[in-house]
Amino acid sequence: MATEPGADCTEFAPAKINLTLHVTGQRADGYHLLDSLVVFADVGDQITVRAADSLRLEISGPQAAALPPSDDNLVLRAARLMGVPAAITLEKRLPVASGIGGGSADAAAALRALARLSARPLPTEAEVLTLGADVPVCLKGRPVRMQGVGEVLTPVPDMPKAWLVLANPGVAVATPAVFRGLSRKDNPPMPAALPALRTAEALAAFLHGQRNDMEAAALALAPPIGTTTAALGAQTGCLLARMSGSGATCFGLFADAASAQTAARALQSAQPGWWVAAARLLS
Ligand SMILES: C[C@](O)(CO)[C@H](O)COP(=O)(O)OP(=O)(O)OC[C@H]1O[C@@H](n2ccc(N)nc2=O)[C@H](O)[C@@H]1O
Ligand SMILES: Nc1ncnc2c1ncn2[C@@H]1O[C@H](COP(=O)(O)OP(=O)(O)OP(=O)(O)O)[C@@H](O)[C@H]1O
Repeated sequence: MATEPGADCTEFAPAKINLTLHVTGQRADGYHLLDSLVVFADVGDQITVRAADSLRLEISGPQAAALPPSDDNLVLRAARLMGVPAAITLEKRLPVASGIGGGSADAAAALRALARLSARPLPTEAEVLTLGADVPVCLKGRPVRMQGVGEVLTPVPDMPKAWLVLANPGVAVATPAVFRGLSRKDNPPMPAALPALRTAEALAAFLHGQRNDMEAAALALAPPIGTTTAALGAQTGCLLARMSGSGATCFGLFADAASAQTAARALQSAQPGWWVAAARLLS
């Protein structure tokens, strides 16, 4: 049943983190084949939709200035795919073009909210993929092994309790430029079967043997990424520091909330210009 007339539907758009990102090949159309362990954090944007005669988008929140409302905003593209006119509010908290899927997470949250508002089904997987390679995984919103160009999704149900510190040094990185800068596109995938990852320490041990194959190319375009991973890795309790997606946001993995929060505070006071957030990994 559709939501009552006049009622708002709100959906959280969690940050997407690529704990690993292996680039294993390239298709004839130029898109890259990936093998990535993707998780979500309890920090993110928020989408609110309300029935209206025409489609409109208002953007507020601490990162709104970086995203002027334009017709090709992924939220509007998602709404056009659903075919539901609505007044949409995007509370933008995640830095834009930063490797944590903000736009993709917003698109997925908009699809969920508009499906609830209108009681219409979600678009097909193939249609969702037209919004962006990261939108299908963001629609899942739970730990997933992502393969293909982003459309082959296998749930990873046994993720441990863990916390993340996300840090962005304030440089926007364009995903296509990083793909273009890759020195190799035929890197090995993750093991066919992932090991049991019952604790944050076991997860870190596994991750240490894996990679983000986009990190070197992103670092060449945005050298502050190196400062960011080094600063995260130097924090007490940080089990692993790595870049997410095509950058420039990096994450530190922590076994408990207190160490993650202490690390985030220390990092933010050392680097007041950075965007820093402590977050729980959503399992
Ligand atoms: C790097 C990742 O963030 C990892 O999760 C994603 O693969 C990127 O996902 P996304 O930002 O939703 O990507 P899209 O908006 O579909 O594509 C942006 C650009 O990235 C390149 N691209 C993207 C995904 C992919 N598997 N191979 C690619 O080569 C393409 O040049 C494309 O023009
Ligand atoms: N709602 C949105 N939020 C953020 N960016 C958007 C949005 N809609 C469109 N964009 C555009 O998409 C581009 C990528 O932004 P986004 O924040 O999704 O990047 P990202 O975090 O690097 O994504 P990914 O990790 O999926 O590669 C930006 O250049 C921005 O102009």
